[in-house]
Parts: sequence; structure tokens; C-alpha cells
Amino acid sequence: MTNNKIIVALDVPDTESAIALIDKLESVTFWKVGLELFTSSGPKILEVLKSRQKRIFLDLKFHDIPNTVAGACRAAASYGVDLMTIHATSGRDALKAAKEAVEEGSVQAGVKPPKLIAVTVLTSISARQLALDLKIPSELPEYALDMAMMAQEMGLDGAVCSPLEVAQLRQICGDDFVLVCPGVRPTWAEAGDQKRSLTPSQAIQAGADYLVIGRPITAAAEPELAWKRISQELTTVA
Ligand SMILES: O=C(O)c1cc(=O)[nH]c(=O)n1[C@@H]1O[C@H](COP(=O)(O)O)[C@@H](O)[C@H]1O
Repeated sequence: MTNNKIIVALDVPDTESAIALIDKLESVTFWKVGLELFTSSGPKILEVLKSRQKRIFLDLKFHDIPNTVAGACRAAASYGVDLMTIHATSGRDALKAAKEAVEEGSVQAGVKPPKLIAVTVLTSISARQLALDLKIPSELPEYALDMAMMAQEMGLDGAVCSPLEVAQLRQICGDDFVLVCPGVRPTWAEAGDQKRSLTPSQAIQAGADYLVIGRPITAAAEPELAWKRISQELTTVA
């Protein structure tokens, strides 16, 4: 069974564990390489995925001054991946510089430019933590919406948001803005550190283009079965 709306998070410690999982989950077509695996494995994991004709979300969540994120985006865009992330809270100037650098990096490398999407509010942050710890005076989903709109104004291709906010972002940002939702939990999976979750079918119904799912699949006793159950759940969504 396959499903091209699910991006599976390859949050494993090294290249060998990643390859074992990629080979076990043959029908997964879209993989996310994040901070843990890229820090340990480097770009060689991207070559492994490309050699198996997989789509790649390189999720390095850049968050720095404009000059630094631009340099990082230029380098990352040269790998020929499909999706990349930057934190919206890097600010307007950094978002603009990042978007320009992605275009430059891909032209220089002769590859298709990846879509650059902005992380709005991490799905591990509760509404209470946003107010009490981060001292953000706006409420959700307004704050996530403001971050997404700033990213859209700066030319970014989409945003990462919780499934709880995706309907509002879809309504305001339109159908062409790519909306990616982590924090997705089937009813049978543990929440773990995710605080703002919905089930896979609820997240797609609310307007997500893609779901990012890690541990419910990768940490399951039988990852193939977990993948099948989630894919099956999504076949019931129009
Ligand atoms: O950018 C992301 O992908 C991301 C943003 C966010 O707000 N929350 C979030 O969980 N993620 C990523 O989505 C994946 C979720 O993994 P699980 O919680 O194991 O399903 C992880 O790789 C996170 O890094």
C-alpha cells in the first residue's frame, strides 16, 4: 500500500539504521531527514534516498541571521531535495534572504529548487507554554497564522503547522501554499512530546497537503503494519 501524502521522519541515529528502515518500508515514497540523522550521517544519506528514487524533505529548521541562513540555504539547495525548512521567527529579512539563496543554490548546482517552507509554532509547544514560557501575547491559531502570512509575503512556498491550525492557514493562505503537518497521531499511537495533535484523517480533512509522521511508524514493533494502518485510514478520506 502506498500514500504520497505521508512523509516518514527518519529520526534515527546513523546511516545504517536509516538504510534498514528505508529498505523495510519499501512503499514509502517521501522521507524526512532531520537534525539527528543529518548531523550524524551528513549528505550521504541524501544520496542513498536519491538512488532509490525517493522524495526528500531536508528538515534542518534554520534559525539565524539573514547572512547565515542564506549561506546554509544556498548549500542545502544544491543537494536537489524537494522540501526545506527555516523557522519563521528568524524574521522577515532572513526569510527573504533564505528564499533568494535557495533559488541561487539550485541554479548554481543545476537542480530543481526545493520548496522552502517556514516552521510557524513547533507542535511540541502547548498554547499554555506559548503564553507562559515564550511570552507570546497572541493566541493560537492567530500567532501561527501571522507567521505563515509573513513567510508567504516574503515569497516562501509554504509552512509547517499543527493540524489544529491548518484549516485557518489553508483558508487565508490559499490552495497553492504548501501546508505540512507534523504532530499527527493515529488513535492507537502514543502522543510522546507532541502537544498539538490530530489523527491522520483529521489532519488531511482539515487541509494538510502532507503529514509528517515518525515514531508511530518507525518506533512501532512492526513498522510495515503501522504504515499500512495509517495508509488505510487515509484511503477513507476524500
Ligand atoms: O518541521 C518539522 O518537521 C516538525 C515541526 C514541528 O513543529 N513539529 C515536529 O514534530 N516536526 C518534526 O516532525 C517529526 C515528528 O515525529 P514524530 O513525533 O515521531 O511523529 C519530527 O521529525 C520533528 O522534527
